[in-house]
Amino acid sequence: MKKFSAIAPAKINLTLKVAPLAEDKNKHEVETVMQTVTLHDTLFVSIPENEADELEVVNKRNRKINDAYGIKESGVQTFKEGNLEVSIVIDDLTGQNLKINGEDNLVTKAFCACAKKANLAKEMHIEVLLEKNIPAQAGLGGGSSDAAAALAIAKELFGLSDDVIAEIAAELGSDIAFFLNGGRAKMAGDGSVTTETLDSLKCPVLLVRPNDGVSTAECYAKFDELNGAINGDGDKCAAPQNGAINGDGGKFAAAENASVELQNDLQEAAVSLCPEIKEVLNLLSENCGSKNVLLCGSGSCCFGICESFDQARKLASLASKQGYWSRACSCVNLKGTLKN
Ligand SMILES: C[C@@](CO)(OP(=O)(O)O)[C@H](O)COP(=O)(O)OP(=O)(O)OC[C@H]1O[C@@H](n2ccc(N)nc2=O)[C@H](O)[C@@H]1O
Ligand SMILES: Nc1ncnc2c1ncn2[C@@H]1O[C@H](COP(=O)(O)OP(=O)(O)O)[C@@H](O)[C@H]1O
Repeated sequence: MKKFSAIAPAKINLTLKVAPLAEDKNKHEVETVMQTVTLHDTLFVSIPENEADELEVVNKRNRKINDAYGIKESGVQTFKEGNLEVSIVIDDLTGQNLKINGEDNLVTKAFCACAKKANLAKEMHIEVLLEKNIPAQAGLGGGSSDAAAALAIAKELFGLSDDVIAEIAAELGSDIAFFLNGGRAKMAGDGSVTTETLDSLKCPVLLVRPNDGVSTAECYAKFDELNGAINGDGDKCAAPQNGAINGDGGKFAAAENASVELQNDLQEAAVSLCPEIKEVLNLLSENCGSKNVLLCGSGSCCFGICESFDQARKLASLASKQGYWSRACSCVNLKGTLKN
């Protein structure tokens, strides 16, 4: 039996500047600096090579699910495209009880796209266990990162080149390309074009997510609604800044990180869709300073840059007591990558 596992880190957007939607496009042009953090999902992949292998993976999967949920039913989703059959089960440790149809899971899509590109000639069955620590609809890029981790495995499995993997990443979603290299990078176009690779930050970060999520597509649509009148002249990436909470584009200056400007043009739209975000931003601002606090991507999770990991841990515990999902983590140079 062949076995692989891969790490899929979450990201924050240190800056996210969004241009008005061009008439002939369905995605917005953005300019964003993304940074990976230590919070991550893990992908476990087994490829049975005979009947005994098949039995072993099914038993292992059921044991894992029984342990996690105390139930017998495995919740496995199976999808077949061409010669590739993907069985996937999600072990959701975020408390969201995430349910995604097998064929809609970006992990399945990534494997199927790679098998197609590789012209897979023989039937193959792969078993995937996706351990989720990154909450969905949070702006932390969990789905995209899972896809990049799947691409790292598929590259080995199907012997594909970096160029082909990059092409598939851009087709599957705007954020996936970033996770192929991770760390800190400036991205442009619809978010899938790397324009500059920067040194990774290393500072402690507190993540706090309101109970409701925000859909990325809805957030961009709300952005258009809010900015249509104000910014109708089609200025490139010149949308209004972060609204009342972080209006001047915050700054933090941890010694080793130099000075990084925080800005998110989607913040106002996300707050309008999910007003609880404002409460979370206020909670973070009170403790980290308003200039060190921002919405993650299209939300609804928010982050605060902390002075120490100890401070981040204490604040995470405070936010959890108030009923929010919360994690202390750190910025780190990590990508969607195979584990040994
Ligand atoms: C906002 C950002 C910031 O990094 O990420 P998240 O906060 O969702 O993680 C990205 O722009 C999201 O990227 P990603 O989540 O990959 O989006 P996609 O799957 O490609 O697109 C989902 C939908 O969002 C809208 N969309 C996405 C990207 C973009 N540049 N302009 C858009 O208008 C489109 O309606 C699209 O159909
Ligand atoms: N492996 C996956 N993990 C999480 N969401 C996924 C996955 N595959 C597909 N999706 C879909 O993609 C959407 C966006 O992914 P998500 O992780 O919520 O990213 P973000 O919060 O950064 O927008 C989810 O709401 C879900 O419907």
